[in-house]
Amino acid sequence: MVTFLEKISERAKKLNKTIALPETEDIRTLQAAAKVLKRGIAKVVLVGNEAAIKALAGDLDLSKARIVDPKTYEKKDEYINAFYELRKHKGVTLESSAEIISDYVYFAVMMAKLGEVDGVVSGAAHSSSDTLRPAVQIVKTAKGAALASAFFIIAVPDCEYGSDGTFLFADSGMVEMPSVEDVANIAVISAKTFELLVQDVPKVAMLSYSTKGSAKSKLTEATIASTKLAQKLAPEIAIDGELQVDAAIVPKVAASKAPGSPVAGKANVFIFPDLNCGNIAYKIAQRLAKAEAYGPITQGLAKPINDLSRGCSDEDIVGAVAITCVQAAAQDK
Ligand SMILES: CC(C)(COP(=O)(O)OP(=O)(O)OC[C@H]1O[C@@H](n2cnc3c(N)ncnc32)[C@H](O)[C@@H]1OP(=O)(O)O)[C@@H](O)C(=O)NCCC(=O)NCCS
Ligand SMILES: CC(=O)OP(=O)(O)O
Repeated sequence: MVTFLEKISERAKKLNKTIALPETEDIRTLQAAAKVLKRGIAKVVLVGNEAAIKALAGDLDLSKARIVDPKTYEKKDEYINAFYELRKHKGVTLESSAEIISDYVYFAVMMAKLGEVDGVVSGAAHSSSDTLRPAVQIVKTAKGAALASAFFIIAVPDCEYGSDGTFLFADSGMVEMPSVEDVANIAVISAKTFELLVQDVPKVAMLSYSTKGSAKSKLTEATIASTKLAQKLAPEIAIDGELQVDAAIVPKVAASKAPGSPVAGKANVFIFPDLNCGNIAYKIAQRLAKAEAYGPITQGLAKPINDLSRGCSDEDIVGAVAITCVQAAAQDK
C-alpha cells in the first residue's frame, strides 16, 4: 500500500516549492534536508552559519541547499525594518528587532513573509510556542480565517477505520482552551484541510466522553454547541457530535449509540474539545498504535509555518516539508 508520506511527497515533487529549515544546529534537520533534496521534494534554504552546518553535516550531501546566515545576509536591514514595522505597536524598537531577527526561527518566518521561501518547518529543537509565536506575530491569519490552529495527520498501519487508517486530529498543537466558536471554526477548516491533504471526503466527529446525550454536563453542552455552529457555518460538510471515539469510527458501535448519524462509524476528522485532549490523543496513537504522525501542521495562517514535535525523526520532518509544499501551492490559487 502507498503510504501517506509517499503520496504527499509525490505531489510535492511537482510543485517546485522552497522551504526554509531554521534548526540547522540539529542533525535531524540536516538529515531531512538531504533526503528532501535527494528525493526532489522541495528546494531547501538552511538558515544558519555555513561553517557550523558543514561541520555538523559530515558526509550528508547538502550541496543543493542554499545556506542563509542572518548575521551576514545582504537583506538583513530590510528584515529588521520589516519586523520593526510589524511589531512597533507592541513596543518593538529597531534595536530589539535586530536582536529578534537574529533568531533563526524568526528569520525564517520573515523569509516566508517577504516571499523568499514558500514555507517554514521548525520545532525539532524548539518548543511549539517558540515556533508558533513568530508565525502568529509575523505572517498572521489568512484572509477569511477566524483563527490559526494546528493539527496532525495520523496514519495508522493496518487500520480499517477512517480513510484507510488516515485521520486528521485537531487541535493537537496550538489553541489551548478554545471557545465554542473556536472549536466550530477549527472543525470547518480541518475538514477543508483534510480534503486538500488526504484527498478524501471529510467526515468530522466532534469528540466527547458522551454520545448523543448519554451524559450531560457543561463539557458535553459545549461540544453540542460547537457542533451546531460548525454545521451552520458549513452545511455542505458532514459534521456530527457529540460522539465518543468508538461511536465515531466503529460502524457497529455507531449503529447502537448514534443511529442515523452521517458521520458516526465513518469519521476521519477528529475535533477535540481542547489541547489537552488533542495532544494526548495524538501521542497515544503515535506511540501505542505506531501511527505515522505529521505535525503540528498549522491551518489558517497566511503562509504555511509548520511545527514539529521535539520527539520527531528526520522522516517526520521530510513529511512536514512535503505537506508544507502542498499547502503553499493551495494558497497560491
Ligand atoms: C500559539 C501561541 C504561541 C501564541 O502565544 P501567545 O502567548 O498568545 O502569543 P502572543 O500573546 O505573543 O500573541 C501574538 C499574536 O498572535 C495572535 N494569536 C495568538 N494565537 C493565535 C491564533 N491561534 N490564531 C491567530 N492569532 C493568534 C495574538 O492575537 C497576537 O496578536 P498581536 O500581537 O499581533 O496583537 C500559544 O497559543 C501557544 O503557546 N500555544 C500552545 C503551543 C503548545 O504548547 N503546544 C503543545 C505542544 S504541540
Ligand atoms: C507537538 C508536541 O507535542 O510538541 P513537543 O513534543 O515538542 O512538545
